Amino acid sequence: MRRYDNDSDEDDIRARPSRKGSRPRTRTRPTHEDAAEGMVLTVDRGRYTCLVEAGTKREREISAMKARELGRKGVVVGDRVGLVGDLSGEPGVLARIVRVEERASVLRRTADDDDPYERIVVANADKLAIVIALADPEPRARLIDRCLVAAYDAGLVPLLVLTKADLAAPEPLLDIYAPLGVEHVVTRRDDLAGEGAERVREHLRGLSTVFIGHSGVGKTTLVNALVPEHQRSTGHVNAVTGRGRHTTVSALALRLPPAPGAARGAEPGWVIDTPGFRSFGLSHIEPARVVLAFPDLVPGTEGCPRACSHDEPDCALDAWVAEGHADAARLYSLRRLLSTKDSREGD
Ligand SMILES: Nc1nc2c(ncn2[C@@H]2O[C@H](COP(=O)(O)OP(=O)(O)OP(=O)(O)O)[C@@H](O)[C@H]2O)c(=O)[nH]1
Ligand SMILES: [Zn+2]
Repeated sequence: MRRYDNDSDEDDIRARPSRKGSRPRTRTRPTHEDAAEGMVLTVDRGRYTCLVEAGTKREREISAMKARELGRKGVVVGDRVGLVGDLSGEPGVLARIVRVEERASVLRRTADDDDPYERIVVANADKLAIVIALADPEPRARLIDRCLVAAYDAGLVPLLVLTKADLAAPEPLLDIYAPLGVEHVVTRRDDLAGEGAERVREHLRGLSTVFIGHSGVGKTTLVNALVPEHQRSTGHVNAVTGRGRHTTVSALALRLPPAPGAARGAEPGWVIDTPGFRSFGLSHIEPARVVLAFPDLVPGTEGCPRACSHDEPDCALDAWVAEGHADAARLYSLRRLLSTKDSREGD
């Protein structure tokens, strides 16, 4: 399985952060105040495709490289960047990225649980769409749990997209996730050509959503239905790289078509496809961040020992639940999620 391939530069890799260092860092620079704003749509071997003047008549994609002054700082899909140089987007022309704006969120993955390195995969996403087939391949709850933990840790809202509803019913799976209150949508291929796609888009409007899913779950079928071909990148960037878009293994941001009846200029939302990126190593996950997705349990952690794993004898959450402040099923779900950190992928 191709789990290590990723188009990130070396400098997207950094050592596991200390507790303090794990929050998004400010990357604003005072220089280049005249730089144009752009958003990184995809990365291909050091060439960044950026959208500039978004939402205007002059909106266009341009190709850029990282300015030397950025040093080893990583630039990833979803980053808001400052661009200087030739911004025409003409074939053969390269602009320069001189600045990376502070990130509202970062989705990281480690290559594996015991790999000390992590990479930022996507910046500034709002949501994580976890694409799961109801059958063929069979859904695996541990895998879903891993993705949920990664979403909660990154501060992204998880969305379960359950595909292939023509093959199996969603209820048994949904029952497992009911205590978590996870947003979900059920799809089937035949329906995606019609109203099905719009039902999924309703969960994505105005947001930036990262799609992940294992091979064969129907992610490509889904993304193609959500983003019609004419919404996709045009070919001029490839004139610079000399390579087709399909060779890219970096994440790729695709804009949704406008919502029916939407106001002009309203942001329709972004689908961020992640080829070759199937699951998460969880070595960088912090229980304290995951608990934030359980606001009903957060006050109960006040009596916890420092750096509580929330799954140890001194954890104050048992008493909190026993006193009736929260539902035991919620604590059970939290602990199930946190325990995926210690399990191997695919359990
Ligand atoms: N029965 C059924 N089959 C589906 C559905 N959606 C997709 N498929 C089929 O499942 C297979 C895998 O779909 P893809 O869209 O290629 O899946 P993927 O997740 O992109 O897989 P990779 O291309 O390996 O990454 C294809 O044969 C699809 O036609 C569905 O709703 N029902
Ligand atoms: Zn605790």
